[in-house]
Amino acid sequence: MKEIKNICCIGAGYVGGPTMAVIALKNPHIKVNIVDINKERIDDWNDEDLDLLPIYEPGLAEVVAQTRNKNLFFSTDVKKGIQEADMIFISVNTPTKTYGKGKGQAADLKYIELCARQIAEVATDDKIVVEKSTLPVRTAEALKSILSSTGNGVNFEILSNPEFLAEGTAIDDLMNPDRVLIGGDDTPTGQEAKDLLSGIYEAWVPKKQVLQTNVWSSELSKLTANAFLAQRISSINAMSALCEKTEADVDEIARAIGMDSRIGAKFLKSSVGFGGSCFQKDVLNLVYIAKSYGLDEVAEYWDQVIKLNDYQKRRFADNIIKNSYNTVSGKNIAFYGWAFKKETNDTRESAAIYVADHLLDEQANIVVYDPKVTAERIYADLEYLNTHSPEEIRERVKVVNDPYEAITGAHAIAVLTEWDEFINYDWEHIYKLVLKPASIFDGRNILEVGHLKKIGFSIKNIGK
Ligand SMILES: NC(=O)c1ccc[n+]([C@@H]2O[C@H](COP(=O)([O-])OP(=O)(O)OC[C@H]3O[C@@H](n4cnc5c(N)ncnc54)[C@H](O)[C@@H]3O)[C@@H](O)[C@H]2O)c1
Ligand SMILES: O=c1ccn([C@@H]2O[C@H](COP(=O)(O)OP(=O)(O)O[C@H]3O[C@H](CO)[C@@H](O)[C@H](O)[C@H]3O)[C@@H](O)[C@H]2O)c(=O)[nH]1
Repeated sequence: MKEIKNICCIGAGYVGGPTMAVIALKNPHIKVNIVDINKERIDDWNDEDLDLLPIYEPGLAEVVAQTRNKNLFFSTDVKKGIQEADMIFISVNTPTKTYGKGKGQAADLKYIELCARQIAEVATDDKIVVEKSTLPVRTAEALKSILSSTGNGVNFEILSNPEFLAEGTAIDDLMNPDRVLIGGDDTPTGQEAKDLLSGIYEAWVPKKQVLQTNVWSSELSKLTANAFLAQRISSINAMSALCEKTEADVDEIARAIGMDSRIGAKFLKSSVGFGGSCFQKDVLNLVYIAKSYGLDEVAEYWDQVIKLNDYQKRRFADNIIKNSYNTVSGKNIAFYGWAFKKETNDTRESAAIYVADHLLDEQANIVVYDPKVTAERIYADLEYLNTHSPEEIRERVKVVNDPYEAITGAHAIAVLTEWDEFINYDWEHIYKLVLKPASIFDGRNILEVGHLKKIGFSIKNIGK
């Protein structure tokens, strides 16, 4: 069996960066080149100041410090990266299509196709091409067709190796994965490619956790995993609405059902709604795929997961309005948190964006504090929706770097992200700075209700 000495990863994003950094750390004999067309991102990855890496992930800077410019390199030279590599990971973005057929549902595969074309154009010797991006089932077929049409005698073996890391815990998830999934052909060369990739992971992952399947199962397992995870959140969020009508407590319900080992305790935290770059995109993609095979009932089933999530975000904003004497016009609503979850600076599809948009429709003023998200990012997120003019957004939305400044003169405080620091703020001091009656809307159920009520706050939770 040939040995893998050089890996190229196309795409230096939230997946490519951390994943390759860990592969490089655990395989010091392999040279890992991460390439990207985004020069600014590559410059940031190469920045001497590790605080300026383009992605914030606990533990990431330490891994990069140990590997960068030893056996891990970041570059914009995509061609060279491809040429030198024995194995090429494609880890580019696969967002929801915003145009044409499948708009709003299907995954946009133009970046994947571009990568395949570039590999086909540049490669002069046999390569193993690994799908790391999350892709619709049967994408490997399209990749194969592009790669094998070069006629230059180069053989490409295509593997699917979806990534299951969650942001905020990426390094821990990569170091201790529940499983690594590798899909490929059952031909002798397919098996050899699967074993070579398994070998890279087995440098630190126990062999029994490295699972090999056929390529279609691997591609579809990734969409299935995200659909099941998103469905759990929508299920508990559906119950949260019912709890609010019946005096049942959604956290108590989660604890009660989570102790049933068939259900399990994880991923049952009711919230303002799930965000992130993956759940919505991947469930919508699943809906589109099911529809395209004529499986309308299957498509409708999964579509409800998204509909319920939209309902939950809207319900949270509506609750703020309803409990503010039915109007937030001209009122100051302080947002604690903008990221889609704690321990990340990623805001893609964050519930905060949609809650803010709904409150802007009602002419609220919003003051945002998030420990990791920049003002630039927050304005860009709102402008991307195209529902309010950039001028109106800048007039109505203020972003501050101090949590106490955010709430000074606020009519209400809304917790949108579960950052730990929010719990330990000086809430007695905050009480003095906000307008009365002092209202908190905790979209993450993290604050200590008893303590806050004693201070004088009125607090509205999810599902209580
Ligand atoms: N973010 C996550 O937590 C996560 C987890 C598991 C899987 N995924 C999947 O992994 C894939 C990548 O996600 P991400 O969050 O890392 O995306 P990202 O947007 O952070 O990074 C993708 C990078 O690919 C680069 N790129 C695009 N086309 C290119 C090309 N032709 N040549 C070179 N570079 C190119 C972009 O410039 C960008 O820097 C997606 O399919 C996503 O669904 C993401
Ligand atoms: O009980 C829960 C768990 C999560 N969330 C929310 O759900 C969203 C997604 O959270 P999480 O799954 O932890 O983060 P992601 O980084 O989006 O990771 C998901 O998406 C990735 C991209 O595909 C997959 O690799 C991961 O396995 C999958 O967990 C966030 O807004 C969370 O706040 C809840 O509301 N309640």
